Amino acid sequence: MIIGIPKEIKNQEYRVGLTPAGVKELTQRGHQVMVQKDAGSAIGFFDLNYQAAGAEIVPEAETIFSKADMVVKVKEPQPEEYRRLRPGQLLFTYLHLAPDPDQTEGLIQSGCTAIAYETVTDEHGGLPLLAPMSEVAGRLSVQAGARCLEKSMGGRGVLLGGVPGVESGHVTIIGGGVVGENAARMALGLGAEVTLLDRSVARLRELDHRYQGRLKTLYSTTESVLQCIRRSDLVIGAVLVPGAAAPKLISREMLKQMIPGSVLVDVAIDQGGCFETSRATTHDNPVYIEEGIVHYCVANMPGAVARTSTLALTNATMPFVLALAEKGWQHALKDDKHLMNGLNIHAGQVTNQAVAESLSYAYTNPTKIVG
Ligand SMILES: NC(=O)C1=CN([C@@H]2O[C@H](COP(=O)(O)OP(=O)(O)OC[C@H]3O[C@@H](n4cnc5c(N)ncnc54)[C@H](O)[C@@H]3O)[C@@H](O)[C@H]2O)C=CC1
Ligand SMILES: CC(=O)C(=O)O
Ligand SMILES: [Mg+2]
Repeated sequence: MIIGIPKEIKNQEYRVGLTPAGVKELTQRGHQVMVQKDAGSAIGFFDLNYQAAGAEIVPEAETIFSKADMVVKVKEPQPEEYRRLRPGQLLFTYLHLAPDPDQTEGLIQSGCTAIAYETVTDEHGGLPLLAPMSEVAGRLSVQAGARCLEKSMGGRGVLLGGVPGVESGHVTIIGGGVVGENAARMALGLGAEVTLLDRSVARLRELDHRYQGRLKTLYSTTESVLQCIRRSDLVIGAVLVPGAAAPKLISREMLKQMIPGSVLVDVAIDQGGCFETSRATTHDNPVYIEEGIVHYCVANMPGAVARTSTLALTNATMPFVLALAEKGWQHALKDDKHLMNGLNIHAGQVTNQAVAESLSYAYTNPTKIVG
């Protein structure tokens, strides 16, 4: 199989779909790998490292999209990328289609087969290809939020850890999955007062046990969210309903009751955001202010620490890349129902139920395609 790795083109996105070590795994098995020039050089994976692993370096993305049987990326394809995809070609990357009708229509029109990292599942009910980036984004969310609380960023000038004789900052985390727990670890480590809300009592029980009373847990309702955000310096949005657009948990009216200069970090922005006033921002211009509240809504947060993120992401994706290359996508999906859950689009059909429902497309069950 010919596997193509284009250079990412989203704003400030320095991650890359495969490391040189990953390329070697493929070339050793007889596959051909094409890597776009400088795809990984910003994070120390140089063209000569890819060449030493057996890859061919090509100057133009166009060549990769026209020749590769499988394109492996990190971020969802941008318009100039999805216009280049074609029937019979496999795309393996993050897609986040539910809040993105243009990209969804672009992929449908392309006729390609698209497997989304974020909807691949595992036997424990987790999302193994989202988890590593959620770990990164959860940890970063506290760093980003702490910075936004500084006066120069529009924040109210609060140090999350406080100092002796001065109260610590209050942090509220909505959603206690991978992002939420990693955010909680960092915020507790800084010495903040941390409250975490979730709708799953089982999950709250697990976190309560793990953090031995250091983390306050609350069942998430509109009322409990409101009580918490009224006294918070930093609120982190970390909810997920897999595949679907994020539920809006803080309305503009609720926002008006927050302390001016406090901060919202909406990590769930890649699924449309969980605050009514959220809109996606970039690493170049990450912050804006609405109703006196600083909003940080970067949709590709892990891109900020692209070397760590690439290593973590490819550790998780590599077994699936190998299965797809070795067996072909149809057999690989037939053999692994969790990988089958990743199939979002095939030959113009929407094969993920939550995406189809969110965007009002007919849903085709992937088992009908794979058999
Ligand atoms: N902006 C970025 O760069 C990144 C964003 N993300 C996003 O972060 C979000 C969270 O991801 P994970 O933590 O991996 O998901 P997860 O599935 O591990 O956790 C989500 C949690 O949200 C809870 N939840 C769902 N509805 C809720 C509600 N109404 N109130 C309170 N809790 C609710 C669930 O019970 C679950 O515990 C996703 O949208 C993901 O795509 C992840 C990585 C990077
Ligand atoms: C999960 C995701 O969207 C990211 O890592 O950029
Ligand atoms: Mg998008």
